[in-house]
Amino acid sequence: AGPPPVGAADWLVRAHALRDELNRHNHAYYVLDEPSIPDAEYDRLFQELQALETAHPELATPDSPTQRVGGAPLPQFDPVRHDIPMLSLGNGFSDEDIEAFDKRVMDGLETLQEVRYAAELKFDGLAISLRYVDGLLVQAATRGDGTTGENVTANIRTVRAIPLRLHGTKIPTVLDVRGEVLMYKQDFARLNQRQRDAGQKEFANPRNAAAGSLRQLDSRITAQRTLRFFAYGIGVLEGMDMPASHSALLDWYQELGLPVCKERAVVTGAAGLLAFFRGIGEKREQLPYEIDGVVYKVDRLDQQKHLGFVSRAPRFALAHKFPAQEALTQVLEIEVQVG
Ligand SMILES: CC(C)(C)c1nc(N2CCN(c3ncccn3)CC2)c2cc(C(N)=O)c(N)nc2n1
Repeated sequence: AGPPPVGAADWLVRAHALRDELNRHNHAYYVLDEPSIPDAEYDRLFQELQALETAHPELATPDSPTQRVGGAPLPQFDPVRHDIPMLSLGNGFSDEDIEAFDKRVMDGLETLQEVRYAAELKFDGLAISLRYVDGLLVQAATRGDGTTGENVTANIRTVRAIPLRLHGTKIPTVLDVRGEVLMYKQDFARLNQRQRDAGQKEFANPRNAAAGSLRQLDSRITAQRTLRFFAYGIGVLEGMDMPASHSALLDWYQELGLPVCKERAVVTGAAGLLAFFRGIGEKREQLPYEIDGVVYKVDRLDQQKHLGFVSRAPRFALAHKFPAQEALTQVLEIEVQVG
């Protein structure tokens, strides 16, 4: 969004400046976790912009922070076909599973050299795809069955961590960002407290709370749930070359203003994978969100392509799951569902 036209009315200039400043503070708070102004000051600027947009409705551009409060409820969610399917992930549990994965990858690449992997967290949320056209968020869809999902654009606009417009100079014409929408443990506890106070049903876990909040037809309710987002994959990319590796893709995503989790590393061989897994296992309880494992991806994109997919799961990626902790609650949940 370039500067307003020369000689534009001063309320146009003011609205433009407010929009950029509020989006910058929003990015600092929800993407960088470094609040840049006190909430009261943010609210004052927000209200000034809302007043300007009420007086001049054409100012309410799609990337205005005022679009994040949600709008009238939708009758239903429309289906959205993913131009590039959102795949599934194979699972590994034991060290042997991980060693077998690394061996399969080396055999598939016909190499004796250690393979470089991008290792990252496996967030326990729900997968979505964000479509940005010329840097503007135009559509968001759930993963669904991998080929067809639900259009949740109105709800996703209320997620402060998801930029309504991409930053910087290297903006593609079309970009599908794949990532996970999740709820932090603290926000989950606060939500259930509000549910209890309002005599409403509590959510079983942060994943259900995130899914329930995203499946709300009334986006004003979604706007009151603090959802987060971490980018981890890509679908369609037009107007630019694909980065050469997964780690370079995530670096580029950070430049665009997309939230990328800092708990990631590039490691080599099965030993590197297992060391990453153990390191994360030690800090898992302290993380502000729930994870159910880590995800390993062959880092180089040419090697990913060479390996391809088995049915719908990529040969180049594997989820390494932690042993199930709450076996008891899982049994209870099943009984409740059956009963
Ligand atoms: C791009 C690939 C396919 C390699 C990929 N696919 C993922 N998933 C597929 C299966 N998914 C799924 N979801 C519901 C039902 C079946 N499969 C859920 C997303 C990933 C999920 C996470 C995460 N959770 O944090 C992640 N860091 N990286 C992923 N990377």
